[in-house]
Amino acid sequence: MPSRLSDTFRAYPVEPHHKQVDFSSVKELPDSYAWTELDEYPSSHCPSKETLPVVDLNDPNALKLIGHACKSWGVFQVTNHGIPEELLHDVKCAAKNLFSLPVPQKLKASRSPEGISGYGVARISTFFPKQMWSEGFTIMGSPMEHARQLWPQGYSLFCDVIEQYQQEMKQLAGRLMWLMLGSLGLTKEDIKWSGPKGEFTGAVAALQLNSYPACPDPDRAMGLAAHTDSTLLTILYQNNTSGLQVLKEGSGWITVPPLSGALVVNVGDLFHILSNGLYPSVLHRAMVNRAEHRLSVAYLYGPPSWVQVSPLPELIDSNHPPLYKPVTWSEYLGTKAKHFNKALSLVRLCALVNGLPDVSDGTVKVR
Ligand SMILES: C=C1C[C@]23C[C@@]1(O)CC[C@H]2[C@@]12CCC[C@@](C)(C(=O)O1)[C@H]2[C@@H]3C(=O)O
Ligand SMILES: O=C(O)CCC(=O)C(=O)O
Ligand SMILES: [Fe+2]
Repeated sequence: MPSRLSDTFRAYPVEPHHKQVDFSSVKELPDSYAWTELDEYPSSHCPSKETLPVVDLNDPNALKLIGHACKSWGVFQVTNHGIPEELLHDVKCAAKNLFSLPVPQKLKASRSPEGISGYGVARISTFFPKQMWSEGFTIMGSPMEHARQLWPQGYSLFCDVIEQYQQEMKQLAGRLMWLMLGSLGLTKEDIKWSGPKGEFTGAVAALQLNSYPACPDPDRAMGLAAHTDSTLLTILYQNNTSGLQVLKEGSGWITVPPLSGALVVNVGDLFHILSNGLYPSVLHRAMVNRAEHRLSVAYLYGPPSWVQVSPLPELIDSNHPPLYKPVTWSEYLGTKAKHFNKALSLVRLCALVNGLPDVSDGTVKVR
């Protein structure tokens, strides 16, 4: 098994089986973008019944509220998170500038089939028979190489904003990690790889800029198909535009209401493993709309490449056996690249439930 993320992507190349379209010139939804059976789980039209938790990070009860949100939703929004409004505005403008470039220019910075960074369709698109109404730009590490291809003369503004955003997000992600771990009763001593100051210095992250152009037939199109993130956690800026939906058991798809200045935090698959299944990784998707172009920026946060993520020993006892095998982020991404939504069940150990083997494969059907 490859040990670094770059080796994983080389081992599982993604060859998109279609040409990038110029969305602005499409007046009618092409059949290749028309999704059927979008309503396998109904969308909830009653926002008052199920409201996604919003946690003010200055609230003295934040830890408890986060614990509750992670357990019952696997996702929550945060306010008072400390990311300057101006930086959110700048990153939005940087993404807007990028996606407004002509298609041939964007293609100069294409993600190679074996690569992590660059312009292209979502990695998961190969698992679906229909195409998604979106384009993306992934950045791992420095954005310089690809930014130079996009703007040979003026790449430094883009790079400065992205680098500043990566720095701020890294700090916020570390803070959220401690809140989420703290809500499980865990402390700095329990997470060896968090480093001497508990700053998670070796953590690895990818930044994903997503663009969802206005769509002539939004009810039949899909922006980003249902998935869970392979991360510990993901911090999403959805720029005040609705489109993100999360699946809530018993309630169907729930739209995450855009809250000015708030950020969405998803529990990822690796945190689900760490918590021994206590915190579910949230199944989510992005819908598109007829009138507005939507942009989102996801910060996908994971452990250093050498770390084997496994259920934390503090959460294990004779009544709570470990549910997952140890796995590195790189190995997990490889499993996800091959098996997509079955990845979690493939690293799951067969547990004894009430003395009987648990035969459920734990997967959720996604389209
Ligand atoms: C580290 C990563 C997680 C991710 C694949 C990636 O290499 C960088 C892009 C990430 C992303 C963003 C959009 C949704 C997603 C499922 C995808 O196709 O690419 C996630 C991947 C993931 O979390 O598995
Ligand atoms: O655009 C969104 O709201 C969702 C994006 C997302 O899920 C991702 O980038 O992983
Ligand atoms: Fe996601």
